[in-house]
Amino acid sequence: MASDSKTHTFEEVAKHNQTKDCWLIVSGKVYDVTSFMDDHPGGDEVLLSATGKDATNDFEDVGHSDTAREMMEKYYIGEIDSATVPLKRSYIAPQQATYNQDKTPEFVIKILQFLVPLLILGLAFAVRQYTKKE
Ligand code: HEM
Repeated sequence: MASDSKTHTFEEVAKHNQTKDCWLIVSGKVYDVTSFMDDHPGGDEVLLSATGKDATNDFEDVGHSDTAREMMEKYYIGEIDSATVPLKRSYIAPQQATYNQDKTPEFVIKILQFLVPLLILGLAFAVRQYTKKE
């Protein structure tokens, strides 16, 4: 395991995403946790799922103990070049749809679909009343 404080690019770190070759980015630091995969109390799957991204939130969300934080030093292999880390995608709300003139016919059709049966019913009723008198 390399122990020199090297600066790694995100692309380079992201390549190490296997059980037998696993690197993590936590708080701007890069860790080679390959030798820790079998011993990690949270399992190797979670460590694998934390590769290829900034795993800081994942790591902090678990609420790791001070012991865990001390253990990390053992796996430290360098810093991450923060400029190479892709920005998190943030949700951008779609623009409120403005009133669309093209939708007017649709609205008219809906009204007609409701009114036409009523008109037929009214007509039938009127005819019936008329024929009754005769
Ligand atoms: C070098 C990095 C890491 C080290 C040295 C480490 C170490 C540890 C240790 C010692 C524990 C036992 C509980 C404690 O003392 O806090 C633990 C638990 C755990 N870790 Fe990590 N961990 C690392 C990274 C991660 C990452 C990136 C995740 C991603 C989510 C993770 C998820 C978990 C989970 C889910 C548990 C189990 C918590 C529980 O069941 O109570 N760990 N880890």
